[in-house]
Amino acid sequence: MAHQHIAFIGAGNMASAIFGGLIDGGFPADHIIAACPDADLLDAVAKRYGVKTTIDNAEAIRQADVVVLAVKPQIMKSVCEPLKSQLKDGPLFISVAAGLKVDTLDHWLGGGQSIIRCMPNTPSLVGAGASGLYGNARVTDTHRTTATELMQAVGIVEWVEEESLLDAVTAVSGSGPAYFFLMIEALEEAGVNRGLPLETARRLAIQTAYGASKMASQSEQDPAQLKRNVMSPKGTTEQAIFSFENAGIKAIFDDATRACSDRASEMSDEFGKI
Ligand SMILES: NC(=O)C1=CN([C@@H]2O[C@H](COP(=O)(O)OP(=O)(O)OC[C@H]3O[C@@H](n4cnc5c(N)ncnc54)[C@H](O)[C@@H]3O)[C@@H](O)[C@H]2O)C=CC1
Ligand SMILES: O=C(O)[C@@H]1CCC=N1
Repeated sequence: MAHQHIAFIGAGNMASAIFGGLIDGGFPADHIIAACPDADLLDAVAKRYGVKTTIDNAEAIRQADVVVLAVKPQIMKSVCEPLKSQLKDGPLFISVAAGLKVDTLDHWLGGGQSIIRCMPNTPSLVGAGASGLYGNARVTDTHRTTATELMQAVGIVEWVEEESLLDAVTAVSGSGPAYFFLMIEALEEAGVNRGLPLETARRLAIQTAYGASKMASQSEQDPAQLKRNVMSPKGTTEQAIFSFENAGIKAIFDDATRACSDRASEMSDEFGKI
């Protein structure tokens, strides 16, 4: 994959999380070009990551084998339509935009394009991303391998066989880092309420989230059992878990993820008009 040239259209949070993670993993920075209209942002990413940059999207895709579309869904149409006259050898497109369907993107790009939708997340920046992928009918096994290798360079990859499932992926892992940051924030505030200095509470909360995640990823036991292992009978943890359960923690997650995936599907109607 290191011989491929990758153009990122958009150089914001998600694009820089992916190309930053790729470069940290050894991908050659001079095979990456990032494009956006914000010259200051481009200067900053060129300095920090060593990637090539341009304010001209068409120039960015000229030599690209893979084009990652990483702009906000609301401007995707205005970004894609001017590119269609520039498309010669048909690069592989990978869109990370929430909600926007492959058929819509293909229409905006003039039709007949190989398009993979990817729902990544920002921990890609530290090589701990989680991405869901779905490809249109023109996507070949070689394209699937390229996209898998690209996103595996920054985390784990799960392909889904139905496009609608990407909304569920968005609800679990695309938006998911924010839920865990919220939990860390809440736990550190609770620690302060129990008398700990803020910095101490923050370090303990962050390390506990990291440790629990690492254990869950390495253990043969499922998360429910790992939870039970911490809950000594008549001990301290069960008091906390009972309190969470009485407050309806699972229903809260169910409602929140439903609201998230409903919004992804709404965005498809709102920003995906052909
Ligand atoms: N932030 C996140 O956690 C995740 C975001 N996404 C998706 O990634 C996409 C980008 O989101 P963020 O990176 O968070 O947004 P952002 O606002 O950080 O980045 C957007 C980028 O697009 C650039 N841009 C604006 N107009 C442009 C144009 N005409 N041509 C080229 N570039 C242009 C901006 O200068 C900026 O570099 C969205 O579609 C979002 O749905 C997907 C998964 C997670
Ligand atoms: O909030 C959003 O719309 C984007 C998509 C998934 C994560 N962030």
